[in-house]
Amino acid sequence: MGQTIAEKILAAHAGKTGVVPGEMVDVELDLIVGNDASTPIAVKQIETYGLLDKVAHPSKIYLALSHYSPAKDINTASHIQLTKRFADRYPEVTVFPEGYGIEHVIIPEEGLVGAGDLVIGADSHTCTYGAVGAFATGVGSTDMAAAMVTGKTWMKVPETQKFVYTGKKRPFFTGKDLVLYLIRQLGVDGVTYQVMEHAGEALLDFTMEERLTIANMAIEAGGKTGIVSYDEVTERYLAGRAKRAYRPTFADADAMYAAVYEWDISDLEPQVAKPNLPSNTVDVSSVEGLSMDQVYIGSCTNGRISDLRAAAAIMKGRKVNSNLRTIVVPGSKAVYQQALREGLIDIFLEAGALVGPPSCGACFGGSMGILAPGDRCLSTTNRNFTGRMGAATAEVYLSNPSVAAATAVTGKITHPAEVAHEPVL
Ligand SMILES: CC(C)[C@H](C(=O)O)[C@@H](O)C(=O)O
Ligand code: SF4
Repeated sequence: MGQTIAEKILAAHAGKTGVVPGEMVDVELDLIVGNDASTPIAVKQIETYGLLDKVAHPSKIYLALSHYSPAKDINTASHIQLTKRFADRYPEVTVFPEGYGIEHVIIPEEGLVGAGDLVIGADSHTCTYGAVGAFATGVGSTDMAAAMVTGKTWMKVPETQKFVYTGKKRPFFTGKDLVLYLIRQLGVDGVTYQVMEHAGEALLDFTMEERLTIANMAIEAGGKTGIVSYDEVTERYLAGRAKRAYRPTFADADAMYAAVYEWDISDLEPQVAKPNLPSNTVDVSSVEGLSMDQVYIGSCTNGRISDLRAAAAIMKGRKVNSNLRTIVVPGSKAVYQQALREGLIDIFLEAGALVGPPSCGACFGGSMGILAPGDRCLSTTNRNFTGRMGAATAEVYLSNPSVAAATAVTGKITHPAEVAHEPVL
């Protein structure tokens, strides 16, 4: 029987020729990822079992100090301290220090993950690496602890749903809009414990950075992971960047899927998710004119250089509306430096935006950009759950960076075409 991409990757890491959905497998891991929010819990678990000196493959472990960075209080500072103290025991563990950025931006950017890899991370957006053809999934801190000690994990082989895209995207329709549209159709539980396999010729128009955004939000539909089929865009991205050998993995023509959908994207406009779920998504035109108190541009969803370019193209030569605050946070130090070289940071500062250090920033209220009761924020992040960015009565809307920048300029949700100097995407 034919195999999906996910099944082939799991089989290869279980030392088998094939696996079937529902089967339990023990798998060897290529990378184990953690951050300053999740690693302390894993470390405490390892300590409880007296295994602090028994970490199996420290060179496979990558820890980012991104969520609480810089720390906002004693509790978050202690999380960072504990993560660092653990890493100090193992020089082979890679630590991305405070200010270096978010793991899901850094790891692909530095070529640390490639096609065919199997990755777990104690962070739900570990699925981001599916964009380069890896099977990558978020786990709890306890699973991370066990994997750190054994180098392995176990998993029930998930079913796969396939999404085939056709048509040509319109200006300002990005990977973010595609995935928001998908979640709008499927609901937040539409692919629970299943893999999203993305394919189709329309995807050739989506850059790797857009694909990282698409894969990043698989979890927002309940997905175990989201994998983009390997093609020339993947090849161009990985060639010359990958730090380890990678294994392009393709679905068989007779692979079995739980469902196959075909979506024509030609007529779709930018999407906005209204509070308090990513599935509460509508066309931008139906929420235009709604006033905001904050615009946030950043995160592992849309904090990459192309996102900052898209925002800067709209904010260039303009001022942000004085009724709101606009916060821009590059997803990594490399993104920050590139944005500086291209003059983007100057554009944001001249416009009156606040530029923060590479980190998760305001995304989940871990260090800054906290919302007051009743505040409304348009954010380029991936979740708009109740209370995520601050007060439980605050409202978070999700969009792509062009919509966010247009909104920053006018103070109200705005279609970027209305204020654009020229289309950028
Ligand atoms: C705190 C962390 C473990 C969490 C996650 O698992 O995703 C965070 O990154 C988020 O986006 O909510
Ligand atoms: S940027 Fe947001 S979604 Fe991404 S890892 Fe950080 S907190 Fe989670």
